[in-house]
Amino acid sequence: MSVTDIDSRPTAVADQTPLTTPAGNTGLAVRDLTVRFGPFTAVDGVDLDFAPDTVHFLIGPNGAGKTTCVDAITGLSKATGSVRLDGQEVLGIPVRKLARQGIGRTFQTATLFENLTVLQNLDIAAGMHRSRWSLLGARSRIDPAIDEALEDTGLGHVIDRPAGILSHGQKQWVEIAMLLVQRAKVLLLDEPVAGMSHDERQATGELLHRLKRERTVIVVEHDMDFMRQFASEVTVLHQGKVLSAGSVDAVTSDPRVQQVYLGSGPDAEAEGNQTA
Ligand SMILES: Nc1ncnc2c1ncn2[C@@H]1O[C@H](COP(=O)(O)OP(=O)(O)OP(=O)(O)O)[C@@H](O)[C@H]1O
Repeated sequence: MSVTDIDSRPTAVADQTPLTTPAGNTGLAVRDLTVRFGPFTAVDGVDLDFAPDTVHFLIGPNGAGKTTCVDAITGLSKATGSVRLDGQEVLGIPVRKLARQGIGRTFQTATLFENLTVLQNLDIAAGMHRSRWSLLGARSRIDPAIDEALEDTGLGHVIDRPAGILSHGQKQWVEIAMLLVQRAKVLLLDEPVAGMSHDERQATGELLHRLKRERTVIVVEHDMDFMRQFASEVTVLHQGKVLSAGSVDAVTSDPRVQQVYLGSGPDAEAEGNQTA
């Protein structure tokens, strides 16, 4: 599948009832983000605007700097520049504090406690927002935030199952549910549908569109079909820089994007079709 192939595909995302959403989200503004690994500049002066109420896809060939951008925004890679959440600078603040500010992410490989049940995993995520005293106290009922997240992600029927026996798709949904439990305003999802079945991908795309109401949803993805069907905005990274940004149609018809994915230049020869 190439970028041009996906142009002909239908964009059909049924709007559904909005989920409960955190208030006061005006989005994430990234300016001059730069990440260096020794002499190598992996992310080179990147500006990105992630608005609420969008599912924003970050695409690009292998090594373009997508994951490094997300790592920098979420405090896992040292970076310079600026990342503002609702106008407040958050670049460089510790990862745990960042989660409390409302920025949450998932990884390409699920990071669940596989021996614990879904409910226990969500309870641990919810604990991030509880005081030490309340964590020590016995709780007789499920945290309402967990109830909401289970309902949103449709995982209510597997709460007592160990996370390790869930399908790949269900594990990704538990990861997303953990972010919801933490009241994340910005969700950064790294290749959420890799390895999913067709039905799981559809369900995930529809979930992202339900979540986007007043949240900012950012998806790093290689799956162009999925991007075409579910992206509201797209940014293409290439060699650590923004190559193109805009709607799916604008980006997929951009000759520079075509060249990187398909074209005749030396870069394209090396990198073309990697997102197929
Ligand atoms: N810790 C590191 N040390 C040195 N170089 C790194 C490190 N992490 C990433 N890189 C390099 O930075 C560049 C960007 O990598 P990154 O993983 O962000 O790309 P990507 O667009 O996410 O690629 P992919 O789609 O293959 O995951 C690559 O050249 C990679 O080799």
